[in-house]
Amino acid sequence: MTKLLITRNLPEEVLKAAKAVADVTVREDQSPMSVQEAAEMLQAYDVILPTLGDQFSAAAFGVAPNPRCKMLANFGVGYNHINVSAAQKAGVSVSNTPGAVTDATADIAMSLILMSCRRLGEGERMVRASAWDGWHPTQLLGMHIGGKTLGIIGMGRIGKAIARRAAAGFGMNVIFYNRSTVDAPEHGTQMPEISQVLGASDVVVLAVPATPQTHRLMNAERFAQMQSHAHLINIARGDVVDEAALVDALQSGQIAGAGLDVYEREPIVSEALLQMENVALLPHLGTAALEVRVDMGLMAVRNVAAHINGTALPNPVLP
Ligand SMILES: NC(=O)C1=CN([C@@H]2O[C@H](COP(=O)(O)OP(=O)(O)OC[C@H]3O[C@@H](n4cnc5c(N)ncnc54)[C@H](O)[C@@H]3O)[C@@H](O)[C@H]2O)C=CC1
Ligand SMILES: O=C(O)C(=O)CO
Repeated sequence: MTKLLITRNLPEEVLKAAKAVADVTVREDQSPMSVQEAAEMLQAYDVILPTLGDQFSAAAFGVAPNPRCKMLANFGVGYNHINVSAAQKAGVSVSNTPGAVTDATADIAMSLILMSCRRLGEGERMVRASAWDGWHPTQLLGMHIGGKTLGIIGMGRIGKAIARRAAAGFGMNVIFYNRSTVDAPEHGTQMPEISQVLGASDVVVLAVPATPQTHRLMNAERFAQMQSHAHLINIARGDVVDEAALVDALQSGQIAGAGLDVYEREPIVSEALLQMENVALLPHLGTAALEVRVDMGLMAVRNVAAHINGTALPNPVLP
């Protein structure tokens, strides 16, 4: 029977489905796999079901150039922790879980928009500190999002789901920047330059994948293009933002606030961000709902089953 390693514990329903198709080992450690461990596991298992942070880098495939493992069925849509070209060269196919994550992640983007613009974290901290002296008309005044301009960087599945919520649900005007032309978008107007989106938006949301092209896409120069009352929201990946430049932009008042679900060095969050009242910080909660994690897991298992049966992968990732 195919030996399958699942690198982090998953909901029971997913483990049951996996055990129906393979001989399953669940790794007990909750931390991401190092390059060394990834290389060792590539030699020990036929299929691996990894997740974010597991270091299937070029170096891991360098240590294991002709691995026993022939498939990585990633749990998650983002696969920036896997070097897909190196995997392909080593004869390892890769799949991911697009779609299963979309709505939940867009919901967290909207939550962060509201948390940042309406100062929800500050308010909650005030109540918990027993520092609230009662309602008054000028207390904790934030920015109303209705009628404001939302700029989305990366108009893919999640970007479109955010646009739908923001436009249809909250009455925001949506503009966006995307690498390729988006034909007939349901909501929003595509701008040819990212600077046009940054300059015109009251709120900017990052929804691009982490790639060499998007690495530190938000740098000091780009923060300088944003309006001083604007907020930056990142639900993509931490390395899409130069975190030091973000701290500078917040401290100097170049932008008004930020809402972050992802960080450059997860789970480490910079001390400067932790100290700032105008930053909403979530621990990578984008898909953290039981139904969503079950859908993601079952999708990954369907890819494993297809690999075992020798049929086309439903969700292949290509270099
Ligand atoms: N916070 C969380 O828990 C989650 C984060 N994510 C992140 O969100 C990312 C996006 O997911 P999806 O929307 O499903 O992906 P997608 O592939 O549907 O959308 C990405 C969009 O970004 C565009 N894009 C790519 N490179 C670009 C560039 N250099 N400049 C401008 N646009 C560019 C693509 O054309 C595409 O339209 C994932 O790769 C993942 O890293 C995904 C799920 C949960
Ligand atoms: O699917 C992804 O890429 C994630 O970040 C999981 O939350």
